[in-house]
Amino acid sequence: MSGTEKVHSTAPDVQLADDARRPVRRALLSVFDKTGLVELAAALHTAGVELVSTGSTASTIADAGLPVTRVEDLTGFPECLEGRVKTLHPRVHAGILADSRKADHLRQLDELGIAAFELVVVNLYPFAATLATGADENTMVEQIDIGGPSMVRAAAKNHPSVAVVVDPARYDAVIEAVQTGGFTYAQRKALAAAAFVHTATYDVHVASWMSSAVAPSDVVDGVSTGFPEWIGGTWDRGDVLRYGENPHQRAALYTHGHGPAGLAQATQLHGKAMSYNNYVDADAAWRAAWDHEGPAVAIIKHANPCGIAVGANIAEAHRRAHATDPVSAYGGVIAANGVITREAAEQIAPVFTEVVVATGFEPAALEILQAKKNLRLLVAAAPARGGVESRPISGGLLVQERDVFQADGDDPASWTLATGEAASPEVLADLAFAWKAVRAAKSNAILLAADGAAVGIGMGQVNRVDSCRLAVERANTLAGDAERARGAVAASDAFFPFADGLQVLLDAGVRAVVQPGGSIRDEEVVAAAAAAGVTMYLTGTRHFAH
Ligand SMILES: NC(=O)c1ncn([C@@H]2O[C@H](COP(=O)(O)O)[C@@H](O)[C@H]2O)c1NC=O
Repeated sequence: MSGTEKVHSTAPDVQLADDARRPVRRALLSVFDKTGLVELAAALHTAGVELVSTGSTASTIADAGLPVTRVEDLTGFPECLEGRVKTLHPRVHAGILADSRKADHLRQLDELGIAAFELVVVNLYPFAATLATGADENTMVEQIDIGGPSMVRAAAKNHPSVAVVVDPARYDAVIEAVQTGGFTYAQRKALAAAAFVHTATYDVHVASWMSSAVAPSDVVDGVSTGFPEWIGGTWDRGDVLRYGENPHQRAALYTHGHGPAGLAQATQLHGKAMSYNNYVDADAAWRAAWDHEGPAVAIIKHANPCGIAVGANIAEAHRRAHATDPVSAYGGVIAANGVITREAAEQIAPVFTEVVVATGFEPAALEILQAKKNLRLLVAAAPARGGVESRPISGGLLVQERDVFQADGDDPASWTLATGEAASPEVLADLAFAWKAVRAAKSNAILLAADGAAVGIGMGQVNRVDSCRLAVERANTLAGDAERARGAVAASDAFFPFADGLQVLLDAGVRAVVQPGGSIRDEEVVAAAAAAGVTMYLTGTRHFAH
C-alpha cells in the first residue's frame, strides 16, 4: 500500500460499551470435535436460538431430536468435493461478517435476504494430532481445514456483532451467556482474541509442515542447510512468575503445546511457586543429570554445577555430588535422573536447597522433604536429546542443533592417546565421566574428577589458566583435603591454547587429562603432559557451553 492510499472503512453508526450484551438469536455450528455438542445445541434451542450447521455436526444435532437447518439448505448449494466446500458461501459469510453497528450493512443483508449470526461455534480438523500419528502427505493435505478458519477469522473480525467459540471447554460459558442476554462486548473481544490464537497456531503447524516435509525451504545452492527459511512457534502462558531474574523484572513461563515435554511441563509436588531463576537452574541441573547413563545427580547454582556425580544409586550419586563442593551446595538446585529414595531424601533434607527435580519420589522421601516448607519438589520428563534450540539476541534469534554426544569424539573408544600409558579401565571410566560432566559447566571449563564424581570445577572464566587454577583451588580447599586434586583426572571443554593452564593441573598432580586437541600449540601441550608422565587423550570434539 502506498503512503497516499487509505484503507476503506466507515465509522460504525453506534459505539458499543464494553458491557453491551448482544442477544443470540441465530448460531452457526461446525465442529470436528463433537464433545459437548448435543448439550450445547439443546441449551441453545431451549433458549430460542435457531441452529444452522454443517454435515455431521447437523446430523449429530438432528439425531438428538433437535431442530437444525443444514448449511446446504441455507446456501442452496450442496456440500461438495469431499467436504472441501461446505460453508464457503456468501450466505454464510455475509451472515457472519455483517457489522450490526452499521445501518448500511443491515440494509444490505435485508436486500440480499440473509440473516445474521450472533454466535459461531467452530473447531478445526485436528491437523497437529493427525501429524503426530505419522500420517502420509495426502492424509495431511485433507486435514488442512479451509472453511473452518475462514468462519473463525470472519467471526473474530466481526466481534462487535458475533461471539466466536473454538473450544468445547467454553460451552458452559456460552450457555450461561445465552441465557443471560448474550455475551458482552468485552467478552466477545476476548473470544475473538482466543479465536485468532487458535487459527494462528493452526497455521503455524500447517506452514511448518509444508516448509519442512512437503516443500523443504532449507536448500541453498542445492545443499540442505537443515534450517527452513521461516520458523514459527506457538507458546502458551503457563505460570506468571513472581518476578524475573531480578525483582524489578516481570516474568512468566510459556510452554509449547506440542513436542516433547521437559522441565517446563514438570509437576510440582510441594513447595513455594517456582521462580525465574529456579527454572533456569533446574533446567541446567536436569540436563546435566541426564548426560549420564547410570544414576546421576547434578547440583546447580547460577546455571553452573557445584556438584555432579554418578553412583550405584541416586543416594550415592547425591552423596558424591554434594561432596564436590559442600559450601556452594547451600541454596542449590538438585536434579536426579531417577527416583529420590528415602536414603537420598535424608541426605538432602539437612541442606538448604531451593529445588529438587527427579523422575519421582518414594513416598517416604516425599514425607521427609515435604517437611521443608520452602523446598520445591518437581517431577519431570527426561529432557529432549537432539533437535534444535534457540537463543534470542538483539534483533534476532540464534538457532542451533543441540549439543549431543557424538559416537566419534565422546566415546572413549574413539579417543586418541596423545601421550602416556593407556588408562586403566577405572581411570578411563573417570575420564569418560569427567568428559561428559565438563559440558555442564560454562566455558572456559575444567573439571577434575575421581571415582565418578567431580572434585573441582573451574567454570565461566575468560581464560583457561584461570579455570585450571579455580578447579585445583576448589578441589583442594572445599572438602578438607588439601591434596584432593592429586590423582584426579581432568577434562577440558576445549583445547588448551598454551601449555600454561595444563601446567597448573600437572603441578597439582592430576593423573590423566582428556581434551579435544586441535590447538596450533598441541605439540607443546602434549609435550608438557609427557614431561610430567601424565596420560593425555584427545577427543577431537569440543563442548563449549555459553
Ligand atoms: N470446506 C468448508 O467449507 C468447511 N466448512 C467447515 N469445515 C470444517 O468442517 C468441520 C465440520 O464438519 P462436519 O459438520 O461435517 O463434521 C469443522 O471442523 C469445520 O472447521 C470445512 N471443512 C474444510 O475446510
